[in-house]
Amino acid sequence: MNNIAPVITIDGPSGSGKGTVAGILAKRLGWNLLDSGALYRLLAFAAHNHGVDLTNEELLKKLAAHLDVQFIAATDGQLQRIILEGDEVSDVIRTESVGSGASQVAALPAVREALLQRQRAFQEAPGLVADGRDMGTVVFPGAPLKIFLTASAEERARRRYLQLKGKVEGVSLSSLLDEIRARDERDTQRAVAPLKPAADAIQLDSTELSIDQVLERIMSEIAIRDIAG
Ligand SMILES: Nc1ncnc2c1ncn2[C@@H]1O[C@H](COP(=O)(O)OP(=O)(O)OP(=O)(O)O)[C@@H](O)[C@H]1O
Ligand SMILES: Nc1ccn([C@H]2C[C@H](O)[C@@H](COP(=O)(O)O)O2)c(=O)n1
Repeated sequence: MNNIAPVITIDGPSGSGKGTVAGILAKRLGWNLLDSGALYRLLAFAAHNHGVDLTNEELLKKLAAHLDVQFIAATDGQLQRIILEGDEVSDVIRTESVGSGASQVAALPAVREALLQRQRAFQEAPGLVADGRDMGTVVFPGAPLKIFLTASAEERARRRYLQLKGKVEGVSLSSLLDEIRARDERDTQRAVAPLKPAADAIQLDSTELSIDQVLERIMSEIAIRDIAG
């Protein structure tokens, strides 16, 4: 691990666009990418497969410590691939039910502790773009650029609806809005590493901004700080 490698953290609530923006930014800069939410999703998914209850902190801690996972970096023609215990799970971990399970296991202190070093190990040269809920507050508190990306719950539900419509049967805007609100409540109210902006984070409301406009704002912050060579 190279602790000198700079980190850009992008935190925010579900559907604010963190993953999209982090992926494009990492590719543009030629940096590594950490999708920390995927780790919590993988744990919830593995727990389900192994019959581990999502409230069993002791067993979840062990499962988290031994999670057999590989992230295969995106290439020009292919998105990032995630392999869990030998099987590709890139798509199946993206459902709202796995997201809800991820949000439950993420509230357990022993689970967060067990996943901490695994996340920090992504900090390698030439740099890292890390997206999640506590990247700027807990995992990489020394990051030279921290973004807290938000959007109204209605706009986030609308984006998710457009994303899932035609792919997932029976998806409705009102149930997505309810799920987003429930996840926001759990992620912001938990006792350990709750979703909140770091004191030195730049807050960006993307409700009225396109993906390109968000990227433009972040690129200008990178240029001001001269952190990407
Ligand atoms: N500024 C934007 N304007 C319009 N659509 C956007 C914008 N940002 C993201 N989107 C779209 O919104 C959807 C959700 O984005 P994304 O998955 O990046 O959110 P997220 O914050 O990573 O969510 P989660 O935390 O649940 O993984 C995607 O379909 C994405 O293309
Ligand atoms: N750094 C993180 C990342 C994610 N979580 C939890 C909370 C989320 O609801 C859930 C799924 O994340 P997503 O893939 O939707 O970004 O995982 C967290 O607590 N800390």
